[in-house]
Amino acid sequence: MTPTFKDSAQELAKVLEASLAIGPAVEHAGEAIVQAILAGKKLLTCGNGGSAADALHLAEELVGRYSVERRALPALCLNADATAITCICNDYGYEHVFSRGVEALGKPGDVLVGFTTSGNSANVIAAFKAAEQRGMITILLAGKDGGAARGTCDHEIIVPSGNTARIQEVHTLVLHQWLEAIDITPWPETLP
Ligand SMILES: O=C(CO)[C@@H](O)[C@H](O)[C@H](O)[C@H](O)COP(=O)(O)O
Ligand SMILES: [Zn+2]
Repeated sequence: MTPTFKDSAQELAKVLEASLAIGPAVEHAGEAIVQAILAGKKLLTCGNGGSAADALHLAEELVGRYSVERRALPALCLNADATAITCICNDYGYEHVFSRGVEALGKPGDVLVGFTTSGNSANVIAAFKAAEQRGMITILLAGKDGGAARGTCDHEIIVPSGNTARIQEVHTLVLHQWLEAIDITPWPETLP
């Protein structure tokens, strides 16, 4: 039977309650993002499907804004460019779609945030591997049991739910929480 809005909202409330346990991991990863950008590094993001939208959302609110006036911050979403995506998939295969972008743009100390609710998207895992090889900081946003990506990143935030939609909804809360920390940071006029 199709769940009602109330069913879904109540399920989300339960997942949010259980997600209080991942609060320290969320804050720790947010601090790593702030410190990396203060040090002149940038953020790369990626994901598939709804998680591609989350990856766009996070990068957009760094380059654009979240809730207060502050300087523009360096972030790029690897699933944003249809021309690069179609070229890489056509010529190398979908598994390489994000790792190729990491190879092109990633520098030591940059941060890669990968969204994969299952933790099993091969292209996100390949991007983490490429990022690790470049000395980047890796942050996994997952759910379920963390999948194959579990244990492979510097920071991992695994939402305690088996429901893809609820996991994505909590991922949105996580990225907004990072933006709260980013917005209160006293950013210098010039970054290194
Ligand atoms: O948005 C949704 C479901 O809410 C879907 O588009 C979902 O993101 C896609 O099936 C993705 O391919 C799932 O990938 P992942 O989260 O397991 O990495
Ligand atoms: Zn969706």
